[in-house]
Amino acid sequence: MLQVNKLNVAFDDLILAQGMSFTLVPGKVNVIIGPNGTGKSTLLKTLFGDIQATSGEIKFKNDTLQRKQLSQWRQQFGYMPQDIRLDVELSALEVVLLGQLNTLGFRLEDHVIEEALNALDKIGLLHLANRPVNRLSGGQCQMILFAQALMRKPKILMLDEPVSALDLHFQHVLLDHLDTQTKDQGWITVMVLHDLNLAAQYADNLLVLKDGKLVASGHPNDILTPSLIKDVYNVHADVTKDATGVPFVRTIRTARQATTIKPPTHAAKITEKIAVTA
Ligand SMILES: Nc1ncnc2c1ncn2[C@@H]1O[C@H](COP(=O)(O)OP(=O)(O)OP(=O)(O)O)[C@@H](O)[C@H]1O
Repeated sequence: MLQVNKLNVAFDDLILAQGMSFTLVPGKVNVIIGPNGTGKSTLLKTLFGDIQATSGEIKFKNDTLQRKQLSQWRQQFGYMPQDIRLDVELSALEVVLLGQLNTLGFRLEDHVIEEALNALDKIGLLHLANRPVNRLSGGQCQMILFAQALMRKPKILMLDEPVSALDLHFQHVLLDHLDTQTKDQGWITVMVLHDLNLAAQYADNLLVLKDGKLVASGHPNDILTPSLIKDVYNVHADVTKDATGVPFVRTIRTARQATTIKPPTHAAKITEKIAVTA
C-alpha cells in the first residue's frame, strides 16, 4: 500500500496540497483528475521525491519517503512525466532499455534485449526499434516512454497525462495494456488524465483534486456526477451510463456558462499579486 497522510505542499503562498490523505492499493488503476494548475503533476512529483512536501508523510510498505534514501525510494517507481520530448541520439530500443538502467552492465544480456523488443512488440511498435527517437512523432515518443516505464517493472507506476499525444487507437492500446499489467503484476498505478470518459473507463479509483484539496475519491460509478463536475470544473455536464454500465460524460455548452467561468483560485491569487505589485 502507498499511504499519504496529511500531506502539505506549497510554493511560497501557492498551496498545492492541503492536508491530503489517501491510500492506494496494489492491482488498482488510480486516476487523478482536476483543473489545470491544481497540483496533479506536483502530487506525482512529490510522491516520487522530486518536490519536497512542507509536511506530512508518504509511506510505502514499511518505508517512508522522509526516512529512506531518495535513490532507493525511486527504484520502486516507474515514472512517465508529462514532457515527452526525446531530444537524444538514441534508438527507440535504446530508450526502452534505459528502463533497466539500474541493472544494466557493460555487456547487455540477450534476455534483456529480448524483453525490450517484447515490450515494443506488445504495444505494436516493434517496427520502430532501430529508429532514432529524435525523429519520431510526439505520439510515438509517448508510446516509447511507456514501454520504458514498463521495463522498470515498478512496484508503483506513475504516468502524467500518458495519452495526451495519442490517437484513439493508441490511447486504448496504452490504457488496456496498463490495466492488464497493473492487475497481473499487482502494481500500484497512478496516472493523471484530463479526459473524464477515459478516466471513467479505466479508473478503479478516481482521485479528484481542486485547489490543492482531495475533494472526492472512489469508483467512477459512485462519484462522477454532474454536481461534482460543476463544482470542480464549473462546467455543466450530463452523466449517463454507456452500454457497458460505465459513466459517460457529455458536457453542455450554455450561453450562461460562458459568462460564469471563473479563473481557478490560484490564478485569482496571482492576478491579485500582479495588481498589488504594479
Ligand atoms: N517548482 C515550482 N515552483 C513554483 N511553482 C510551481 C513549481 N512547480 C509547479 N508550480 C506551480 O504549481 C501549480 C500547479 O502545477 P501542476 O503542474 O502541479 O498543475 P497540474 O494540475 O498538473 O496542471 P495541468 O493540468 O495544467 O498539467 C502551477 O501554478 C505551477 O505554475
